[in-house]
Amino acid sequence: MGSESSPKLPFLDFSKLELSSVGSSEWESLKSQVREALEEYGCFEASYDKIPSDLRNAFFGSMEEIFELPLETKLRNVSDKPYHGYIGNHPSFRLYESLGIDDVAVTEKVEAFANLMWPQGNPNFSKQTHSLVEQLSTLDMTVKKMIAESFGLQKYMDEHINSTGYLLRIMKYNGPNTTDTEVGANSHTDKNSLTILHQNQVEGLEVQTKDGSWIKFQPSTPNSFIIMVADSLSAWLNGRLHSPYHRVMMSGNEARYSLGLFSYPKADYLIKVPEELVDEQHPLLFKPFYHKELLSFFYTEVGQAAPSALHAFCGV
Ligand SMILES: O=C(O)CCC(=O)C(=O)O
Ligand SMILES: [Fe+2]
Repeated sequence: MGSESSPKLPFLDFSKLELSSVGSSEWESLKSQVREALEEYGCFEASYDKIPSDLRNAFFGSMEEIFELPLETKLRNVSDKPYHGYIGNHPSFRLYESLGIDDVAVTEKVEAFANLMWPQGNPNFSKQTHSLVEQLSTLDMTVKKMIAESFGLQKYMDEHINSTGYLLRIMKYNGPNTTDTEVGANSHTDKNSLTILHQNQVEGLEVQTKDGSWIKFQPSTPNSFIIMVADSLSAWLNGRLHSPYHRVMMSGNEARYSLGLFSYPKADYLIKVPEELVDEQHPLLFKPFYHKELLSFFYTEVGQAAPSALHAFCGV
């Protein structure tokens, strides 16, 4: 059972790319790799060296520190949006714990979070988060720009940039401490537009392929990130790219730490399939909708029971 034979997600190297080099041969080559990978898998592994290892290590250190805080402190992380604040002690997912910082590109939001967690705030944590989010949101926009160009939708980029919000979520999955594998996070598709995931050395993320099999994500380098299409982007693209099902399966006794930068269309942005993507071969698949409404629907009983909340909510 050598790992050589296990299927792997496509690996794309963003480290060599000058992210401003739109139109260069490197850009064009990476853009077609992005399109190909996303058409097949809805996601890919990106190596990205703009986040130095000391920043990465410091941030994972802060994450460990946060999860070790008393429960009543972590419970201060509340949000009016579902699944955006503290989650822990979930009856079905005993291994999982997470906290979220919404609007994380706004400095004051990070500071407000730090002030909730630490009595005197934590300028180091705020600085780390700022640098991390700056680099990851650049990566998010770069990939979106490539996708838009590839579908001839450049003219929509400005409105996208102006209407994008970012949620940063930090996650911890305890090892089950048994010989069995246990679900850390159930199979789901993300509801936002594009997700960027990063983890420590403990594996567990699995992505479902079109034929229904599961690929275990094994990072090729310490600076690997998973970039994944989520429902709102898939719908905007009239289903031309899909949002893959993924889950976290845990074994062993080591804790897995991961972080996700979830970009989403802001509350007042109506997601509407561009006319460029609708023709006889590609009939309109989704009615216009707001991301926040999709999110609320997903957490209703009907939304939870639907095989695809996206299709149930706004499928034509
Ligand atoms: O922990 C991970 O790598 C995945 C988390 C995830 O899928 C999510 O939060 O939506
Ligand atoms: Fe997810």
